[in-house]
Amino acid sequence: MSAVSIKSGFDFKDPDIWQRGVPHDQIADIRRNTPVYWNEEANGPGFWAVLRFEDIHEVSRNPSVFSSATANGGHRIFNENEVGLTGAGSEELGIPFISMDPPVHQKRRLLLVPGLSSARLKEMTGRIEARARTLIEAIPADEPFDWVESVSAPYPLMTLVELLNVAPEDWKKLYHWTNAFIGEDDPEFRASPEDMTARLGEFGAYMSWLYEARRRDPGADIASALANAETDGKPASFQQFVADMILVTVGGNETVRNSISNGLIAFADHPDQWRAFCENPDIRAGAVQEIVRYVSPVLHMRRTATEDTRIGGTKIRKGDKVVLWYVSGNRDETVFEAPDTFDVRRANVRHLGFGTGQHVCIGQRVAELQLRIIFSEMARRFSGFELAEAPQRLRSNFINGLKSLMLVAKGRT
Ligand code: HEM
Repeated sequence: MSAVSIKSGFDFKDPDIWQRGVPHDQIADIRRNTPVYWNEEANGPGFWAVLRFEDIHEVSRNPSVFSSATANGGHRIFNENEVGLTGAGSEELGIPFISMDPPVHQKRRLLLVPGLSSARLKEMTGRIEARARTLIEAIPADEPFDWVESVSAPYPLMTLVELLNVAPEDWKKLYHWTNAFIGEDDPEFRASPEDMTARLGEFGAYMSWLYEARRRDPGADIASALANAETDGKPASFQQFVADMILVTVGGNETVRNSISNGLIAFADHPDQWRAFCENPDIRAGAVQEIVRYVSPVLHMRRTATEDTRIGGTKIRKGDKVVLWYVSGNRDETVFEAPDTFDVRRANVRHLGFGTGQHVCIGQRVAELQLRIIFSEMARRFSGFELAEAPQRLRSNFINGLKSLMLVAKGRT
């Protein structure tokens, strides 16, 4: 292995690092010195941490050399073919399309397109606005309040239940299940193997009901599209349905939730940027891109090399694990001017927060819509934010997450 040794000793996989808060300075230092960095693993073969914007882009657009397939390890930092899709070990799930390569990947991905089309989003916009307004109106001004519980968590899940056409109150169930699915390193979200088995069982029972219901009586929603699809002439199996539903329910809420929470911290830290956002409705679409760039709600995705190759100047061997750290690429100073500056007026922010290439986020438009609406609702009521307590951060190397965010929102006088 032409490995570069861990001179700094930094371990990208260590969830404690991320729980303390993203160490941007340290990452920038490593990116400048070893942009493709060999990361030893205590219980694994090690992986290449890809840190530069352009390298992440190149790897992502080349799925035949850099595979997402479960058979090669999948899209998570752990090996899905050894410990399962959620790392729980014992699950019997199918393979979600995020862990597939072309051509099957594209076929399953396309199933979601009608349910997330611009016509569909246009039709939903008024209801998303109404929900945003109700949630923001319920926040008391000028006193500490937990924004994760009251806004960041329910809001995207309420959109998701509409996209799935299930009962509005079911968002709470999805919240607990998806937290367990992404929370393998956080003792609060993944309390024990038994607890995880119970969560998977509850999710499985709910999905069994949904699968049967949508096969009997299909609609225009995403769950119907996944339950009734055929791939190569064969109907989707229940296992396939469950795996894709895990992907959609995790992808559709953990990400938007943490863009809102971390975006609020960015605005609390930069009152001038909040003023600019409030005073200039025409910059808000761009500001949303800047929030996702600055925050990087998904810290990384993984690929596996299918042949000997190179990334930049670094030799990569067939079978090597390659981890794309969006959180680093989004602060690459060779692409972004003053990358550590939060600037809601930044022009044409072409960032990696939604990934890029073959698997680029299919929920990007609905995510952007929701973020623009919720921050615009906040702008109507609040003149600024102050942190009331240190935020409680998720212990995860995957999601840049907050479990609680006590903020004081200053009411407009
Ligand atoms: C700010 C919000 C969001 C962020 C930061 C985000 C981030 C990402 C990233 C980085 C990927 C790329 C995966 C890869 O290359 O391996 C991805 C894929 C995906 N996202 Fe999102 N996402 C967001 C919102 C959403 C929403 C709202 C949905 C669904 C309603 C969604 C569903 C998906 C799905 C299904 C994929 C897999 C695409 C594929 O494999 O072809 N995401 N997302």
